[in-house]
Amino acid sequence: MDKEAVKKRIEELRALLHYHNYRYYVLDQPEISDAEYDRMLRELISLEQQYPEFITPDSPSQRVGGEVAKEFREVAHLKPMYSLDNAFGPEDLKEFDRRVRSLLPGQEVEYEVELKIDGLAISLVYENGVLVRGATRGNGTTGEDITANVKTIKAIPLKLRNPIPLLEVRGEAYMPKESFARLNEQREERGEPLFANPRNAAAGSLRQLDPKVTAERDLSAFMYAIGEVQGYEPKTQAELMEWLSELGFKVNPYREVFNNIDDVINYCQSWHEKRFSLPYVIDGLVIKVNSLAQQEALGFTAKSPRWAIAYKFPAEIAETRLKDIIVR
Ligand SMILES: NC(=O)c1c(N)nc(OC2CCCC2)nc1O[C@@H]1CCC[C@@H]1O
Repeated sequence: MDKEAVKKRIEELRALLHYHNYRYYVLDQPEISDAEYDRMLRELISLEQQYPEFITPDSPSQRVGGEVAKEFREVAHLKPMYSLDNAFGPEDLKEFDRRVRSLLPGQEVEYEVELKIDGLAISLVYENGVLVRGATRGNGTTGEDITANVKTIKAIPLKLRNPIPLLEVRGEAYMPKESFARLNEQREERGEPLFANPRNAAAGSLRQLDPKVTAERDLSAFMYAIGEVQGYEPKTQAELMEWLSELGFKVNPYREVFNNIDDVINYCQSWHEKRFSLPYVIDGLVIKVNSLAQQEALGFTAKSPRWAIAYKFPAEIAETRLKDIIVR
């Protein structure tokens, strides 16, 4: 092939690999076999090795970086990443609703409710649709630069399906329950210390100085908020989630909009048992005022938004304690 033809083939392979990565890791609906995907990736890597001048940072071949970092650089978030106040039961949710409505007198209020993924909060920055930076939440103002590690997470697009000038998107990196069980089995066989839970395993896997180790840990990520953005003005949280999904991000499918807190409470309580059948761990649900204009009006306290709250499940009564109580 002449140089032009190679350039064309490389671009064709990149588009195909981005698309099939999206189908498999974001939509969970693969269209081709792993073998076919790997064949295309091997062809791309060999063409890029022959013509390194054609390599771009968003090429699928660039997911697993080469060098091992010495330490993590500290980076400043373009906008602060807040934590959430907690609600431990229906009464707390009713109190939250009263407070929100008292601050929005005479206004209709809708709540958008999402599952609360129990992982590690991350921030991703895309410039002209290309992933340029990944960071941990850290203290909310600055985090650790883990760009090389987030690039190994296949659910995280290296390139958006339609580019916009600037986007800082936030989400939760997590380790599926299956991957967690397999990882601990491996560590047990090697006599290594086990991870206590998938959240610790995800955090430990992302804060690795060697991206090759992160790449083996089968991490995924659900995105759920934006920080800085240029080129898009969503009206509601529900619309924002749809838009993130169209851009190519993995967005959790279990989300509902309600116009009263009693329906929110019923929905939260319906997940007490259902959550155990999910392939990932959730530690509650997140309730957000749906209108972004109302979120703006409500603002933030020093550490968390007035327009969102986390509903936490009641602590699980361990089987033994329950039996013990009954026996007594
Ligand atoms: N863990 C989650 O699934 C989750 C979510 N679904 N939605 C949000 O919304 C943010 C937006 C503004 C404040 C909270 N945050 C989440 O987790 C964060 C990470 C750090 C504090 C919260 O747990």
